[in-house]
Amino acid sequence: MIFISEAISIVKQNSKPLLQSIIKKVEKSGGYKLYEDILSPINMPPFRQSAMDGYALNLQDNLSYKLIGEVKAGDAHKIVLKKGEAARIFTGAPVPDSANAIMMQEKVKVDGETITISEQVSLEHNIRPLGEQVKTGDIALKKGTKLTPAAIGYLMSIGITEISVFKKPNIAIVTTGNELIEAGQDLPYGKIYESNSKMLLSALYNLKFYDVTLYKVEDDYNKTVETLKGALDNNDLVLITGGISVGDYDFVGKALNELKVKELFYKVKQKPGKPLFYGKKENTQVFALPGNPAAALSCFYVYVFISLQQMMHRKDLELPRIKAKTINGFVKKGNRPQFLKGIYSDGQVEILDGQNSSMLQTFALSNALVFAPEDMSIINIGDTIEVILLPQ
Ligand SMILES: Nc1nc2c(c(=O)[nH]1)N[C@H]1C(S)=C(S)[C@@H](COP(=O)(O)OP(=O)(O)OC[C@H]3O[C@@H](n4cnc5c(N)ncnc54)[C@H](O)[C@@H]3O)O[C@H]1N2
Ligand code: MOO
Repeated sequence: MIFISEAISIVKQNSKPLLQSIIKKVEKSGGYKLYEDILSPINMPPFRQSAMDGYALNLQDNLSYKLIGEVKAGDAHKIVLKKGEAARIFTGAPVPDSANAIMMQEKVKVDGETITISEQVSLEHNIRPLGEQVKTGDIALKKGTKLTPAAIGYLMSIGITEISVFKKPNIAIVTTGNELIEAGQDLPYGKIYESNSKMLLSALYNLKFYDVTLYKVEDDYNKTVETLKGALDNNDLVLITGGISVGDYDFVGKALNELKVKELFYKVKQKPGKPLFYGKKENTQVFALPGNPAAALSCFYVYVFISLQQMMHRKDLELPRIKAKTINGFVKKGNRPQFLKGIYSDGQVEILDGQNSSMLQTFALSNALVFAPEDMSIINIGDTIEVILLPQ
C-alpha cells in the first residue's frame, strides 16, 4: 500500500502527452490544441477598414469638405476623393485609397453637400490598417495554442475551416460484475442497477472527452481477459470498475497481469479507493477503479484527472485545491487519509453525512472533496482544511 502523494506522483510521471494529430473542422475543435503553426492565408483586415460610422476624408487644412458619395460595409466600389473631399462611410466599410482619415459623425456638421469637422484629425485616424491583426503568410496562431471560442472565431475570421490538432484520448470504460443490470429493466433479487459506466461517462463528457466506448463483462476470468484485451488494443486510456479487490471473483488484477499490463501501483492508503490499481501497457494508461461507486468517482477526480490533463498537454495537472473553514465537525475512523464529500461555498465547507464508498447520494449533493489527512482524526468546527474543488 502506498501513500496518496506517491500515487499522485507516479501518475504524473507515467502519463504522457498524446503526440498524434487528427484533422478537425474549426467549429468542432473546441478544447483541442493546435498540432502545428497556422499561417494566415489573408491579411486581416483584408482591406483598410473604417472603425467608425462617419466621414472618410482626403485631409486638407480647412475644416469644411465637399461630400461626394457613400461607402457602406460590403461595398466593392472605390470612390476617388480629391483633397478637401469627403465620403459618407460606415463601420467595417472599405476606406477609399484616396481617404486618409475617418471623422466620427458625432464630430461633423452636415449642411447639404458641405460637411464641417469640429477639429483637425491626424493621418489614418479611425482607419484599421490592412493586415493590422495579421498579415498574409504570418503565423496566426502557434502550435500548442488551445482552441478557445476566441481562437475558433479568430481562425474563422481568416477563412480557415479545417485544422490539425493533437488528438484527445480514446477512452474505454469497462464495468465488471454479475450483479449489474441496466437501468430500465426489472431488478431481480441480488442484482443492482449498473451506474458506474454512465457516471464516469458523464464525468468524461463534462471534461469534453467524447471518444468513449463502454464495455461490460461478467465475473468470468476468460471473458475478463478477452474484454480487457479489446479495450487495451483500441484505447489510450482504460478505466475499469470493480473486480479489483481480493474476492474469489475479482478477476481484473489477474487478467491485467496476463495481458502484460505493467503494474505501477496497487492499493493506496486512502478512503475511499484503497484497492486502486494503476498501470500501463505500451502507451495505454490503465486504471482499475474500485467498484464502489463513490470510491470510483473519487479516484477519477484525484488520479484519472491527472492522466487526462497530461494526455491533453495541460499544465494544471490536478484539480484546484484551496483552504476552507469547516462549518461542522467530523470524526474520521481508522488511519487512512480520507476524501470526504462536502459542499464548499465562499471560504467555508460543510462535510456531509453518508461518506460510505457505496453511497452516491452524498456525492450527488457535493461540489468538493475535503481532504482529511491521516493524523487528523477529529475535525472540529472552524478548522482550516484542504478542499479539492470538483468540476461543475
Ligand atoms: N477482504 C476484503 N474485502 C474488501 C476489501 C479488502 O481490503 N479486503 N476492500 C474493500 C474496498 S475498500 C472496496 S472499495 C471494495 C472494492 O472492490 P472491487 O473493486 O473488487 O469491486 P466489486 O467487489 O466488484 O464491487 C464493489 C461494490 O461496488 C458495486 N459495483 C461494482 N460495479 C458497479 C457498477 N458498475 N455500478 C454500480 N455498482 C457497482 C458492487 O456491486 C459492490 O457492491 O472491496 C472491498 N472488499
Ligand atoms: O476503498 Mo473502499 O472505496 O474504502 O470502500
